[in-house]
Amino acid sequence: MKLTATLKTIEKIIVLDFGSQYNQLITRRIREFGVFSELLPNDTSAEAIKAEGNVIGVVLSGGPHSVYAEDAFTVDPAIFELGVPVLGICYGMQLTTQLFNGKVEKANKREYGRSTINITETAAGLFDGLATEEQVLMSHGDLITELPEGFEVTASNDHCPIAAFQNTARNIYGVQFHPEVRHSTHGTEMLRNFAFDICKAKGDWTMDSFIDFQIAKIREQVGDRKVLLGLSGGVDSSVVGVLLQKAIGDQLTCIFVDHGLLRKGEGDAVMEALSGKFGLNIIRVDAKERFFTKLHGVSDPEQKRKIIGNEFVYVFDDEASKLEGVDFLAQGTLYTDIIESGTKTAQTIKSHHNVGGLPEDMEFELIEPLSTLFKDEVRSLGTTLGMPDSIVWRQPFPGPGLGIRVLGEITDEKVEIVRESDAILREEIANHGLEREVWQYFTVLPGIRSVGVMGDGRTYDYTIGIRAVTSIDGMTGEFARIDWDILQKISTRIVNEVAHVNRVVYDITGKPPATIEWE
Ligand SMILES: Nc1ncnc2c1ncn2[C@@H]1O[C@H](COP(=O)(O)OP(=O)(O)OP(=O)(O)O)[C@@H](O)[C@H]1O
Ligand SMILES: O=c1[nH]c(=O)c2[nH+]cn([C@@H]3O[C@H](COP(=O)(O)O)[C@@H](O)[C@H]3O)c2[nH]1
Ligand SMILES: NC(=O)CC[C@H](N)C(=O)O
Ligand SMILES: [Mg+2]
Repeated sequence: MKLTATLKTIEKIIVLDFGSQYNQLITRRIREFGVFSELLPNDTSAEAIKAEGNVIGVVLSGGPHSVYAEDAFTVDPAIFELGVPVLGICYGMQLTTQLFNGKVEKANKREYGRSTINITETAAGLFDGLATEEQVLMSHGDLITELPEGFEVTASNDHCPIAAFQNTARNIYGVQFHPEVRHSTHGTEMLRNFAFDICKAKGDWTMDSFIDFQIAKIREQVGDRKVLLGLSGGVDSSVVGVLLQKAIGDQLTCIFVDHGLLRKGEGDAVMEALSGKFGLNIIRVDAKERFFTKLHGVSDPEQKRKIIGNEFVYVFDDEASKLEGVDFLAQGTLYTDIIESGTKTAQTIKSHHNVGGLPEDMEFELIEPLSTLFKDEVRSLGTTLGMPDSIVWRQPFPGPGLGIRVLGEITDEKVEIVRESDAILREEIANHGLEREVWQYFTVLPGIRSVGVMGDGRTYDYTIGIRAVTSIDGMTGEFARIDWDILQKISTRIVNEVAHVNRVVYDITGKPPATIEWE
C-alpha cells in the first residue's frame, strides 16, 4: 500500500504473508492493542519495508508449505539486518531456522490442535509474565530438528522439543504454534510482549488515527476527481460512505443497485435509512431485468458469483457515464472478502462479488478503505464515526443477495420462496430479541423436494434450510443454539405461510468445515 505522510510517522509492525488463511489475524491482534500493523507479500524487500517508515518490528507468518520444498517461499535475508526485532510464527520460524543453517524436517506425526507447552523463560522476552505451562494451538507437519547457532530453546513439549526459540543478541524470536488464534489462551499476551517489550512500541494507533489517515489518503488519491460508491445499506459500504463524505464531500455519488435479489422490503428501507442522511446523495437503480437475464439457466455457484460481480460493475459503468469525470469506484470490501476470493498465497474458497467477481476489463480505480479490516473492527469504526446502532449492528447481507441462497438455477418462484421465508425468520428473531446474539441468520432453498402431508393430502414440495450462526468476524463461526420452541414456531410459520414449502431443516455445521452461505 502507498502510504501518506500521516502513516509514515506512526509506528508499525509489518507481517509478511506466507499464505495461511488466518494470518491477517496477526495484524488485527497487534492493532487491537494500539500498534499499527499491516500484511505485506512475502517477497517484499527489506528496502521496501524500510520505506514504509518507522517500522519497529517484522513478523513472518505461518503458511501451508514446507520450507525444504522446491520453490518454497522465502524472504529477503536483509530483513534480519534492518535492526528491528523479527518474530517467526510456524512456517516463519522454520524459515528463520533454515536461513540460519539449522534443520527442518518432516515429522513422523502431525501435531494439529490444542497442545500444552513448557516454557523455560517467563521473566523476560515473549513469555514475560506467563505461566510455565501454557495452552497453544499447534498446526504443523514439519519439525525443527537442529537449532541454528546462537539460538536457545524457550519452550518445548513432547512432540515438539523446539516449540519456541530466541536469539536475544540479534533480536530474533520464533514460535512453532499460532499465538494469533483464540485457541492459544495467552497468545495475545505473547504478541503484546513482542510489540511492547521487544519492539518497544509506544502504542500510538487508534480508530481516530485510522479515520484521519484514511481521510488524508482518500483526498490525496482522488484530488478533484469524482467517486462512485457501491452502497448496499450494509455496514461496510455505509461506513465507507461516511468516510468518503468527510473526505471529499459532494465529489461522491452513491449507487444502490436493486438486482431483484434483495430481501423483502429492503429497497425502500435502505433509501429511508440512508438517503439524505450523513450528507449522502444516493441513486437507486432498478436492474432486476439485466441481472435475471444474465443469470438465466446458470447453476454453477462460482459462475453465478462472477456474473453478479461483473453485472454490478456494468451497472456502475452505466451510471458513471451519466455523470462527468468519475474515475473511481469505492466499495466496502473487507479483508474476509479478499482472503476468501483467493490471493497469490491463499486458495480460493469462494469468489466474493466485489473482489473475485470483478470483470477483468474494469476501468475504475478502486477505493477500498476497509480492505485490511474485519467486520468487528468496521463496527467499532462506525460507532467512532457517530453512526447509529441500527446501521452498525445490521447483520451482514452478501452482495449477490438471495442469488446465492437459491442453490443452483435462479427463478422468480424460487427467489420469492427464499424472500418470504427469510422475512418470517427475521421477524421471529426480532420478536425474540436475538438480533445481536445471532451474528447472521437467513434461509436457503437447496432445490430438493420431498413428500409431505397437509390437510390430509399428499404434497411434493420444497425444503427450506435455516442457517443461523454466531461469529465475531465471519472468518469462523458456530451454528447458533436457538431455542427449540423458537425454531418450531419459525418452522410452522414457514410451512403455513410460504407456498410450495412442506419441510424445514436446520443447518448444524460450523465454519470450518462448512461456510456461512451455502454457495
Ligand atoms: N446492492 C448493492 N448496490 C451497490 N453496491 C453493493 C450492493 N451490494 C453490495 N455492494 C457493494 O459490495 C460491497 C461488499 O458487499 P458486502 O455485503 O460485503 O458489504 P456491505 O453490504 O457494505 O456490508 P454487509 O457485509 O454488512 O452486508 C459493499 O460494501 C458495496 O460496496
Ligand atoms: O458482499 C459479499 N459478497 C459475496 O460474494 C459474499 N459471499 C459471502 N459473503 C458474506 O461473507 C461472510 C462469510 O461468508 P462465507 O462463510 O459464506 O464465505 C458472510 O457474512 C457472507 O454472507 C459475501 N459478501
Ligand atoms: N501452519 C504452518 O505454518 C505450517 C508450516 C509447515 N508447513 C508445517 O507443516 O510444519
Ligand atoms: Mg452487504
